[in-house]
Amino acid sequence: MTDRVSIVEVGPRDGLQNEPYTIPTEVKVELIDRLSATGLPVIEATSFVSAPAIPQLADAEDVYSRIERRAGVRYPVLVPNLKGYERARAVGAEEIAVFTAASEAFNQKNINCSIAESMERFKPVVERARADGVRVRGYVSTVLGCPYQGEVPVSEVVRVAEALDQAGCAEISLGDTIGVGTPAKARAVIETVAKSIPVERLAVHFHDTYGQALANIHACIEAGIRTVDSSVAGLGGCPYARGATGNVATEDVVYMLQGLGLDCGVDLKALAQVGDWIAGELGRPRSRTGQAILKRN
Ligand SMILES: CC(C)(COP(=O)([O-])OP(=O)([O-])OC[C@H]1O[C@@H](n2cnc3c(N)ncnc32)[C@H](O)[C@@H]1OP(=O)([O-])[O-])[C@@H](O)C(=O)NCCC(=O)NCCSC(=O)C[C@@](C)(O)CC(=O)[O-]
Repeated sequence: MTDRVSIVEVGPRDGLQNEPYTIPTEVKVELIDRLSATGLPVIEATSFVSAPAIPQLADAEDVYSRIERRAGVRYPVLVPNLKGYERARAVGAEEIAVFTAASEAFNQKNINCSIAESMERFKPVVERARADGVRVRGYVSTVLGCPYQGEVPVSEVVRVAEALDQAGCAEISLGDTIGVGTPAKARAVIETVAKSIPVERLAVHFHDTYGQALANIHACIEAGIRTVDSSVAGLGGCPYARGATGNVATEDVVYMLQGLGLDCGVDLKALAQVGDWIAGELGRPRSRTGQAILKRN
């Protein structure tokens, strides 16, 4: 098992999509450019979804066209359907993510269709992407609980993850959308899904509603996970998951990984400065690690 962990920075997309006031495009572009200078290998830049559904990311074309593409950094974007795929490709996106959930109720609210319908919608998107040489990640939301239906059976998580895998997704990110998971459950889900999809192709995506995200990530790393989603300054919250707080903060994840001797290639001090800046811009709290690093320095 490799000693390297890949962080997928989702701050500019998941972190911003639910902010209540319209963030200027130049702030979004500056956020991505500052993040790419910290050593982060993957930065999810924006979403090509419907503007009434997610008004905050209605400037996706503008953001994507204006970012500085740093060599060695990947900039995936979220795409819900063929229309989103075409919009993303028109501005040069080379990597996409499709998204569905392990809970029917959440999927209906989020993308206005059933899980089965979402799979039908994604099939042509993934086919086109593969033909175009575009890498596709698949997200499964609500793997540890749903804001509408509560418990989500692990068998459903496996079924949806396998469907995304069979459709041709290169990587599957398992999301605790409302941050209700605890370490033993998180690890059990990974171990169960990993029976049919190699753990090297799985990622974890934790929100920190109950303060469990780092512990969950640690448990999943012990189960072999080496790709972790996180958001600078812990930005985030899902528009369709009331009360869910932000994603786990990237600064906290990097600090923990360094303590575990796992390399992620990120300059923590530089990242803390980005976190401090964007938290100030949005009037949001700093991450714990970010504050500590900046005080120490
Ligand atoms: C999926 C749809 C489009 C279905 O929305 P719909 O209303 O069912 O779709 P539709 O095909 O009937 O289209 C309705 C209108 O939207 C337009 N439209 C349709 N598609 C697009 C597009 N791509 N870009 C721009 N416009 C679009 C379409 O052209 C039409 O416009 P009209 O004819 O009425 O003027 C909508 O519900 C949607 O965009 N939802 C986005 C939801 C979202 O982004 N949620 C947050 C991301 S998921 C998440 O955060 C979880 C995750 C990934 O982080 C992991 C975790 O934490 O668990």
